[in-house]
Amino acid sequence: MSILLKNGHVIYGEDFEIVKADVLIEENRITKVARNINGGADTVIDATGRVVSPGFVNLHTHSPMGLFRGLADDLPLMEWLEKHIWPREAKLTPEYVKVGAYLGALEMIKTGTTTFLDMYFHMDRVAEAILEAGLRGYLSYGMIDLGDPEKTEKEINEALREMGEIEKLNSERVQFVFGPHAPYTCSIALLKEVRRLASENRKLITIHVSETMAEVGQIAERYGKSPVVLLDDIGFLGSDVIVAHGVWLGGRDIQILARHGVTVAHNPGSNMKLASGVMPLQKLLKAGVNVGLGTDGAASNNNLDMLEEMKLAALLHKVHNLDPTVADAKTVFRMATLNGARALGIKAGMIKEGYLADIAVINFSQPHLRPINNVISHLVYSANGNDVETTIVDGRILMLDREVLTLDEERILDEAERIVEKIR
Ligand SMILES: CSC[C@H]1O[C@@H](n2cnc3c(O)ncnc32)[C@H](O)[C@@H]1O
Ligand SMILES: [Zn+2]
Repeated sequence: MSILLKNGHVIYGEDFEIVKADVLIEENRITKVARNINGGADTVIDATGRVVSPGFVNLHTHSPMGLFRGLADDLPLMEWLEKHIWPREAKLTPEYVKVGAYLGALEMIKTGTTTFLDMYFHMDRVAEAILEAGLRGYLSYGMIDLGDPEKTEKEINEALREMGEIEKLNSERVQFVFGPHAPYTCSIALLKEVRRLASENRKLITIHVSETMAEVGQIAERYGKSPVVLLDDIGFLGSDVIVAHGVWLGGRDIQILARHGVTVAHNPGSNMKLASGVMPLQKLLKAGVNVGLGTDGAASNNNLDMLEEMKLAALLHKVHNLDPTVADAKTVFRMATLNGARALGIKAGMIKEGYLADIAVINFSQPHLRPINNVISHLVYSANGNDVETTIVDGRILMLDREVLTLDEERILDEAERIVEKIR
Protein backbone atom coordinates (compact mmCIF):
# COMPACT_ATOMS: atom_id res chain seq x y z
CA MET A 1 0.00 0.00 0.00
CA SER A 2 1.26 3.48 -0.81
CA ILE A 3 -0.16 6.94 -0.17
CA LEU A 4 1.00 10.19 -1.76
CA LEU A 5 0.19 13.49 -0.05
CA LYS A 6 0.54 16.11 -2.78
CA ASN A 7 1.61 19.72 -2.46
CA GLY A 8 1.19 20.34 1.26
CA HIS A 9 3.02 22.59 3.69
CA VAL A 10 5.12 19.87 5.29
CA ILE A 11 6.49 20.23 8.82
CA TYR A 12 9.77 18.53 8.04
CA GLY A 13 12.35 16.88 10.27
CA GLU A 14 13.48 17.47 13.81
CA ASP A 15 13.58 21.28 13.50
CA PHE A 16 10.02 21.39 12.11
CA GLU A 17 11.13 23.27 9.03
CA ILE A 18 8.22 24.17 6.73
CA VAL A 19 8.66 22.98 3.15
CA LYS A 20 6.23 22.88 0.24
CA ALA A 21 6.49 19.23 -0.81
CA ASP A 22 4.89 15.88 -1.50
CA VAL A 23 5.11 13.06 1.04
CA LEU A 24 5.26 9.45 -0.09
CA ILE A 25 4.20 6.70 2.31
CA GLU A 26 4.98 3.09 1.52
CA GLU A 27 3.71 0.38 3.83
CA ASN A 28 3.92 1.97 7.30
CA ARG A 29 6.82 4.38 6.71
CA ILE A 30 7.45 7.77 5.16
CA THR A 31 9.81 6.96 2.28
CA LYS A 32 10.20 10.24 0.41
CA VAL A 33 9.63 13.94 0.98
CA ALA A 34 10.31 16.02 -2.14
CA ARG A 35 8.76 18.34 -4.68
CA ASN A 36 6.79 16.76 -7.52
CA ILE A 37 7.00 13.09 -6.65
CA ASN A 38 5.70 11.23 -9.65
CA GLY A 39 4.71 7.64 -10.02
CA GLY A 40 1.52 5.88 -9.16
CA ALA A 41 0.68 5.63 -5.49
CA ASP A 42 -2.37 3.54 -4.54
CA THR A 43 -3.98 6.60 -2.98
CA VAL A 44 -3.26 10.23 -3.83
CA ILE A 45 -4.47 12.96 -1.45
CA ASP A 46 -4.40 16.58 -2.57
CA ALA A 47 -2.87 18.48 0.35
CA THR A 48 -2.93 21.89 -1.33
CA GLY A 49 -3.73 24.51 1.34
CA ARG A 50 -3.15 21.84 3.99
CA VAL A 51 -0.42 21.31 6.56
CA VAL A 52 1.15 17.87 6.77
CA SER A 53 2.05 17.50 10.43
CA PRO A 54 3.40 14.69 12.56
CA GLY A 55 0.44 13.13 14.38
CA PHE A 56 0.11 14.06 18.04
CA VAL A 57 1.27 11.83 20.88
CA ASN A 58 -1.03 12.07 23.88
CA LEU A 59 1.34 10.99 26.64
CA HIS A 60 -1.20 10.67 29.41
CA THR A 61 -4.86 9.84 29.22
CA HIS A 62 -7.58 7.50 30.46
CA SER A 63 -9.29 6.99 27.11
CA PRO A 64 -12.60 5.46 28.29
CA MET A 65 -13.29 8.32 30.70
CA GLY A 66 -15.13 10.28 28.02
CA LEU A 67 -18.16 8.38 29.36
CA PHE A 68 -17.96 10.60 32.47
CA ARG A 69 -17.51 13.88 30.61
CA GLY A 70 -19.42 16.63 32.36
CA LEU A 71 -20.76 14.41 35.15
CA ALA A 72 -18.56 15.92 37.86
CA ASP A 73 -16.85 19.24 37.26
CA ASP A 74 -15.36 22.04 39.31
CA LEU A 75 -13.93 19.88 42.10
CA PRO A 76 -10.45 19.21 43.52
CA LEU A 77 -8.77 15.92 42.58
CA MET A 78 -9.45 13.72 45.61
CA GLU A 79 -13.07 14.81 46.06
CA TRP A 80 -13.59 14.35 42.32
CA LEU A 81 -12.07 10.84 42.38
CA GLU A 82 -13.46 9.54 45.68
CA LYS A 83 -16.99 10.96 45.59
CA HIS A 84 -17.77 11.00 41.88
CA ILE A 85 -15.43 9.01 39.65
CA TRP A 86 -14.47 5.89 41.60
CA PRO A 87 -18.12 5.07 42.57
CA ARG A 88 -19.10 5.30 38.89
CA GLU A 89 -16.06 3.33 37.74
CA ALA A 90 -17.19 0.53 40.08
CA LYS A 91 -20.25 0.15 37.80
CA LEU A 92 -18.21 -0.21 34.59
CA THR A 93 -18.27 -3.61 32.90
CA PRO A 94 -15.58 -4.69 30.40
CA GLU A 95 -18.08 -3.98 27.62
CA TYR A 96 -18.77 -0.43 28.87
CA VAL A 97 -15.05 0.25 29.06
CA LYS A 98 -14.67 -0.96 25.48
CA VAL A 99 -17.37 1.46 24.32
CA GLY A 100 -15.62 4.23 26.28
CA ALA A 101 -12.40 3.33 24.47
CA TYR A 102 -14.17 3.49 21.09
CA LEU A 103 -15.46 6.94 22.03
CA GLY A 104 -11.96 8.04 23.06
CA ALA A 105 -10.50 6.58 19.86
CA LEU A 106 -13.02 8.47 17.73
CA GLU A 107 -12.17 11.71 19.50
CA MET A 108 -8.43 11.16 19.11
CA ILE A 109 -8.63 10.24 15.42
CA LYS A 110 -10.81 13.29 14.76
CA THR A 111 -8.31 15.61 16.45
CA GLY A 112 -5.12 14.25 14.89
CA THR A 113 -3.76 12.14 17.73
CA THR A 114 -2.02 9.09 16.35
CA THR A 115 -0.44 7.60 19.49
CA PHE A 116 -1.51 7.65 23.11
CA LEU A 117 -0.38 6.34 26.48
CA ASP A 118 -3.38 5.14 28.45
CA MET A 119 -4.11 4.03 31.99
CA TYR A 120 -7.36 2.30 32.88
CA PHE A 121 -8.79 -1.13 33.55
CA HIS A 122 -10.08 -3.93 31.28
CA MET A 123 -7.25 -2.90 28.97
CA ASP A 124 -7.56 -6.13 27.02
CA ARG A 125 -10.95 -4.78 25.87
CA VAL A 126 -9.48 -1.34 25.23
CA ALA A 127 -6.82 -3.07 23.13
CA GLU A 128 -9.48 -4.70 20.95
CA ALA A 129 -11.09 -1.31 20.33
CA ILE A 130 -7.76 0.34 19.53
CA LEU A 131 -6.70 -2.44 17.20
CA GLU A 132 -9.92 -1.89 15.26
CA ALA A 133 -9.66 1.92 15.37
CA GLY A 134 -6.14 1.76 13.94
CA LEU A 135 -4.47 3.99 16.53
CA ARG A 136 -1.11 3.32 18.16
CA GLY A 137 -1.93 2.59 21.78
CA TYR A 138 0.34 2.10 24.78
CA LEU A 139 -2.03 0.61 27.30
CA SER A 140 -1.48 0.25 31.03
CA TYR A 141 -3.69 -1.45 33.57
CA GLY A 142 -3.96 1.03 36.46
CA MET A 143 -3.03 -0.84 39.64
CA ILE A 144 -4.28 0.24 43.08
CA ASP A 145 -3.67 -1.87 46.22
CA LEU A 146 -4.03 0.73 48.99
CA GLY A 147 -1.42 -1.16 51.02
CA ASP A 148 -3.42 -4.40 51.23
CA PRO A 149 -1.10 -7.38 50.44
CA GLU A 150 -4.01 -9.47 49.11
CA LYS A 151 -4.85 -6.69 46.67
CA THR A 152 -1.17 -6.37 45.70
CA GLU A 153 -1.17 -9.94 44.48
CA LYS A 154 -4.54 -9.52 42.74
CA GLU A 155 -3.40 -6.37 40.95
CA ILE A 156 -0.13 -7.93 39.79
CA ASN A 157 -2.00 -10.98 38.51
CA GLU A 158 -4.54 -8.83 36.66
CA ALA A 159 -1.77 -6.76 35.08
CA LEU A 160 0.00 -9.93 33.93
CA ARG A 161 -3.26 -11.37 32.60
CA GLU A 162 -3.98 -8.20 30.60
CA MET A 163 -0.37 -8.12 29.36
CA GLY A 164 -0.80 -11.70 28.11
CA GLU A 165 -4.09 -10.87 26.36
CA ILE A 166 -2.60 -7.79 24.68
CA GLU A 167 0.47 -9.73 23.58
CA LYS A 168 -1.79 -12.36 22.01
CA LEU A 169 -3.04 -9.67 19.63
CA ASN A 170 0.50 -9.69 18.25
CA SER A 171 0.36 -6.09 17.05
CA GLU A 172 3.29 -3.67 17.03
CA ARG A 173 0.70 -0.89 17.30
CA VAL A 174 -0.84 -2.00 20.58
CA GLN A 175 1.58 -2.42 23.46
CA PHE A 176 1.18 -3.19 27.14
CA VAL A 177 2.66 -0.83 29.74
CA PHE A 178 2.80 -1.26 33.52
CA GLY A 179 0.66 1.34 35.29
CA PRO A 180 0.82 1.53 39.08
CA HIS A 181 -1.65 4.34 39.72
CA ALA A 182 0.37 6.55 42.13
CA PRO A 183 2.64 6.39 45.18
CA TYR A 184 -0.37 7.30 47.38
CA THR A 185 -2.53 4.40 46.14
CA CYS A 186 0.21 1.76 45.73
CA SER A 187 2.31 -0.04 48.33
CA ILE A 188 6.11 -0.15 48.15
CA ALA A 189 5.81 -3.91 47.59
CA LEU A 190 3.66 -3.34 44.52
CA LEU A 191 5.94 -0.63 43.14
CA LYS A 192 9.02 -2.81 43.58
CA GLU A 193 7.34 -5.78 41.91
CA VAL A 194 6.24 -3.59 38.99
CA ARG A 195 9.81 -2.36 38.57
CA ARG A 196 11.07 -5.97 38.49
CA LEU A 197 8.39 -7.16 36.06
CA ALA A 198 8.84 -4.19 33.72
CA SER A 199 12.58 -4.84 33.46
CA GLU A 200 12.05 -8.57 33.02
CA ASN A 201 9.43 -8.10 30.30
CA ARG A 202 11.03 -4.98 28.71
CA LYS A 203 7.91 -2.88 29.21
CA LEU A 204 7.47 0.80 29.95
CA ILE A 205 6.00 2.06 33.22
CA THR A 206 3.67 4.99 33.72
CA ILE A 207 2.52 6.42 37.06
CA HIS A 208 0.85 9.57 38.44
CA VAL A 209 3.42 11.46 40.55
CA SER A 210 3.30 14.71 42.52
CA GLU A 211 0.03 15.86 41.02
CA THR A 212 -1.28 17.80 44.00
CA MET A 213 0.11 19.46 47.09
CA ALA A 214 -2.14 17.18 49.16
CA GLU A 215 -0.46 14.10 47.63
CA VAL A 216 3.03 15.42 48.43
CA GLY A 217 1.90 16.12 52.01
CA GLN A 218 0.43 12.64 52.36
CA ILE A 219 3.61 10.95 51.10
CA ALA A 220 5.79 13.15 53.34
CA GLU A 221 3.67 12.12 56.32
CA ARG A 222 3.77 8.43 55.39
CA TYR A 223 7.43 8.14 54.33
CA GLY A 224 9.16 11.39 55.32
CA LYS A 225 10.20 12.22 51.76
CA SER A 226 8.85 13.45 48.45
CA PRO A 227 7.17 11.03 45.98
CA VAL A 228 10.15 11.29 43.59
CA VAL A 229 12.74 10.66 46.33
CA LEU A 230 10.65 7.72 47.48
CA LEU A 231 10.60 6.23 43.97
CA ASP A 232 14.33 6.83 43.62
CA ASP A 233 15.07 5.19 46.97
CA ILE A 234 13.25 1.99 46.01
CA GLY A 235 15.04 1.78 42.64
CA PHE A 236 11.85 2.42 40.65
CA LEU A 237 13.05 5.15 38.28
CA GLY A 238 14.61 4.72 34.86
CA SER A 239 14.44 5.96 31.27
CA ASP A 240 11.51 3.59 30.75
CA VAL A 241 9.37 5.49 33.29
CA ILE A 242 6.82 8.13 32.24
CA VAL A 243 5.59 10.18 35.15
CA ALA A 244 2.22 11.86 34.67
CA HIS A 245 1.74 15.41 36.02
CA GLY A 246 4.91 16.18 38.03
CA VAL A 247 3.37 19.41 39.27
CA TRP A 248 4.83 19.65 42.76
CA LEU A 249 8.50 18.95 42.09
CA GLY A 250 11.36 20.49 44.06
CA GLY A 251 14.89 21.10 42.79
CA ARG A 252 16.13 17.75 44.14
CA ASP A 253 13.20 15.91 42.49
CA ILE A 254 14.00 17.50 39.14
CA GLN A 255 17.67 16.50 39.37
CA ILE A 256 16.66 12.92 40.17
CA LEU A 257 14.27 12.75 37.20
CA ALA A 258 16.97 14.17 34.90
CA ARG A 259 19.61 11.75 36.19
CA HIS A 260 17.40 8.73 35.49
CA GLY A 261 16.17 9.95 32.09
CA VAL A 262 12.54 9.87 33.30
CA THR A 263 9.95 11.51 31.02
CA VAL A 264 7.27 13.78 32.49
CA ALA A 265 3.85 13.95 30.79
CA HIS A 266 2.49 17.47 31.31
CA ASN A 267 -1.31 17.82 31.57
CA PRO A 268 -2.04 21.56 31.71
CA GLY A 269 -5.79 21.33 31.06
CA SER A 270 -6.43 18.85 33.85
CA ASN A 271 -4.03 20.62 36.24
CA MET A 272 -5.86 23.90 35.69
CA LYS A 273 -9.36 22.45 35.86
CA LEU A 274 -8.71 20.52 39.08
CA ALA A 275 -6.65 23.49 40.33
CA SER A 276 -3.78 21.09 41.05
CA GLY A 277 -1.06 23.64 40.32
CA VAL A 278 1.47 24.59 37.67
CA MET A 279 4.25 22.17 36.79
CA PRO A 280 7.75 23.68 36.71
CA LEU A 281 8.16 23.33 32.94
CA GLN A 282 11.04 25.77 32.59
CA LYS A 283 13.06 24.11 35.33
CA LEU A 284 12.43 20.62 33.93
CA LEU A 285 13.47 21.61 30.41
CA LYS A 286 16.54 23.42 31.73
CA ALA A 287 17.56 20.29 33.63
CA GLY A 288 17.28 18.29 30.40
CA VAL A 289 14.17 16.31 31.36
CA ASN A 290 12.13 15.01 28.41
CA VAL A 291 8.65 16.55 28.76
CA GLY A 292 5.70 15.32 26.69
CA LEU A 293 2.11 16.50 26.61
CA GLY A 294 -1.10 14.75 27.64
CA THR A 295 -4.73 15.61 28.11
CA ASP A 296 -5.44 13.32 31.09
CA GLY A 297 -8.94 11.83 30.87
CA ALA A 298 -11.84 13.61 29.22
CA ALA A 299 -13.58 13.88 32.59
CA SER A 300 -10.96 16.28 33.92
CA ASN A 301 -10.10 18.22 30.76
CA ASN A 302 -12.86 17.88 29.23
CA ASN A 303 -11.67 16.64 25.85
CA LEU A 304 -8.77 14.81 24.20
CA ASP A 305 -7.83 17.59 21.79
CA MET A 306 -4.03 17.90 21.66
CA LEU A 307 -4.19 21.06 19.58
CA GLU A 308 -6.14 22.74 22.34
CA GLU A 309 -3.77 21.26 24.91
CA MET A 310 -0.78 22.87 23.21
CA LYS A 311 -2.38 26.28 23.52
CA LEU A 312 -3.22 25.67 27.18
CA ALA A 313 0.40 24.66 27.86
CA ALA A 314 1.84 27.71 26.14
CA LEU A 315 -0.52 30.21 27.77
CA LEU A 316 -0.32 28.69 31.24
CA HIS A 317 3.45 28.98 31.48
CA LYS A 318 3.57 32.45 29.97
CA VAL A 319 1.13 33.87 32.50
CA HIS A 320 2.57 31.88 35.39
CA ASN A 321 6.09 33.18 34.71
CA LEU A 322 4.84 36.63 33.67
CA ASP A 323 7.06 36.05 30.65
CA PRO A 324 5.63 35.69 27.13
CA THR A 325 8.90 34.26 25.80
CA VAL A 326 8.61 30.96 27.70
CA ALA A 327 6.81 27.87 26.34
CA ASP A 328 7.16 29.15 22.79
CA ALA A 329 5.16 27.49 20.03
CA LYS A 330 7.95 25.25 18.76
CA THR A 331 8.82 23.98 22.24
CA VAL A 332 5.20 23.10 22.92
CA PHE A 333 4.74 21.51 19.48
CA ARG A 334 7.83 19.38 20.15
CA MET A 335 6.34 18.27 23.47
CA ALA A 336 3.13 17.19 21.70
CA THR A 337 4.92 15.19 19.01
CA LEU A 338 8.58 14.23 19.13
CA ASN A 339 9.08 14.22 22.91
CA GLY A 340 6.12 11.87 23.34
CA ALA A 341 7.40 9.53 20.63
CA ARG A 342 10.87 9.52 22.22
CA ALA A 343 9.40 8.61 25.60
CA LEU A 344 7.69 5.61 24.02
CA GLY A 345 10.78 4.61 22.06
CA ILE A 346 9.14 4.83 18.64
CA LYS A 347 10.53 6.34 15.45
CA ALA A 348 7.66 8.79 15.09
CA GLY A 349 6.79 12.38 15.95
CA MET A 350 8.32 13.94 12.86
CA ILE A 351 7.89 13.88 9.12
CA LYS A 352 11.08 12.43 7.73
CA GLU A 353 12.16 9.56 5.52
CA GLY A 354 12.29 6.31 7.50
CA TYR A 355 9.87 7.51 10.21
CA LEU A 356 6.55 5.86 10.93
CA ALA A 357 3.75 7.23 8.78
CA ASP A 358 1.74 8.73 11.67
CA ILE A 359 0.41 11.96 10.20
CA ALA A 360 -2.29 14.59 10.68
CA VAL A 361 -3.32 16.64 7.65
CA ILE A 362 -4.75 19.96 8.81
CA ASN A 363 -6.96 22.22 6.70
CA PHE A 364 -5.38 25.67 6.61
CA SER A 365 -7.85 26.96 4.00
CA GLN A 366 -9.95 28.57 6.70
CA PRO A 367 -10.09 32.17 7.89
CA HIS A 368 -8.67 31.52 11.36
CA LEU A 369 -5.57 29.89 9.84
CA ARG A 370 -4.82 32.52 7.20
CA PRO A 371 -2.58 34.10 6.10
CA ILE A 372 -0.09 31.29 6.58
CA ASN A 373 2.55 33.46 8.21
CA ASN A 374 3.73 30.84 10.66
CA VAL A 375 2.52 27.24 10.54
CA ILE A 376 3.66 26.17 14.02
CA SER A 377 2.26 29.34 15.58
CA HIS A 378 -1.11 28.73 13.91
CA LEU A 379 -1.19 25.13 15.13
CA VAL A 380 -0.46 26.11 18.73
CA TYR A 381 -2.39 29.37 19.03
CA SER A 382 -5.12 29.39 16.35
CA ALA A 383 -6.11 25.83 15.41
CA ASN A 384 -8.16 23.20 17.18
CA GLY A 385 -8.85 19.53 16.62
CA ASN A 386 -11.78 20.17 14.27
CA ASP A 387 -9.31 21.54 11.73
CA VAL A 388 -7.76 18.08 11.29
CA GLU A 389 -9.03 16.69 8.02
CA THR A 390 -7.14 13.44 7.54
CA THR A 391 -5.41 11.16 10.05
CA ILE A 392 -2.95 8.45 9.07
CA VAL A 393 -1.45 5.89 11.44
CA ASP A 394 1.08 3.25 10.49
CA GLY A 395 0.51 4.07 6.83
CA ARG A 396 -3.26 3.51 7.07
CA ILE A 397 -5.86 6.24 6.57
CA LEU A 398 -8.10 6.31 9.66
CA MET A 399 -9.95 9.50 8.76
CA LEU A 400 -10.33 11.07 5.32
CA ASP A 401 -11.98 14.47 4.87
CA ARG A 402 -13.28 14.14 8.45
CA GLU A 403 -14.95 10.79 7.86
CA VAL A 404 -13.61 8.11 10.20
CA LEU A 405 -13.08 5.04 8.06
CA THR A 406 -12.29 2.46 10.71
CA LEU A 407 -15.15 2.95 13.18
CA ASP A 408 -18.91 3.41 13.02
CA GLU A 409 -19.19 6.87 14.57
CA GLU A 410 -22.97 7.00 14.88
CA ARG A 411 -23.22 3.59 16.54
CA ILE A 412 -20.49 4.49 19.09
CA LEU A 413 -22.16 7.78 20.01
CA ASP A 414 -25.49 5.96 20.53
CA GLU A 415 -23.91 3.23 22.64
CA ALA A 416 -22.13 5.78 24.82
CA GLU A 417 -25.49 7.46 25.53
CA ARG A 418 -27.06 4.10 26.38
CA ILE A 419 -24.25 3.18 28.80
CA VAL A 420 -24.19 6.49 30.56
CA GLU A 421 -27.86 6.00 31.51
CA LYS A 422 -26.70 3.02 33.61
CA ILE A 423 -23.74 4.62 35.33
CA ARG A 424 -24.81 8.20 35.76
C1 LIG B 1 -7.01 2.57 38.03
S1 LIG B 1 -7.06 3.14 36.41
C2 LIG B 1 -6.62 4.86 36.48
C3 LIG B 1 -7.37 5.62 37.52
O1 LIG B 1 -6.92 6.94 37.51
C4 LIG B 1 -8.02 7.79 37.76
N1 LIG B 1 -7.67 9.14 37.37
C5 LIG B 1 -8.15 9.87 36.35
N2 LIG B 1 -7.58 11.08 36.33
C6 LIG B 1 -6.70 11.10 37.35
C7 LIG B 1 -5.82 12.06 37.87
O2 LIG B 1 -5.69 13.25 37.33
N3 LIG B 1 -5.07 11.76 38.94
C8 LIG B 1 -5.19 10.56 39.55
N4 LIG B 1 -6.03 9.60 39.11
C9 LIG B 1 -6.77 9.88 38.03
C10 LIG B 1 -9.11 7.15 36.99
O3 LIG B 1 -10.35 7.63 37.39
C11 LIG B 1 -8.88 5.68 37.31
O4 LIG B 1 -9.51 5.31 38.48
ZN1 LIG C 1 -4.32 10.66 34.95
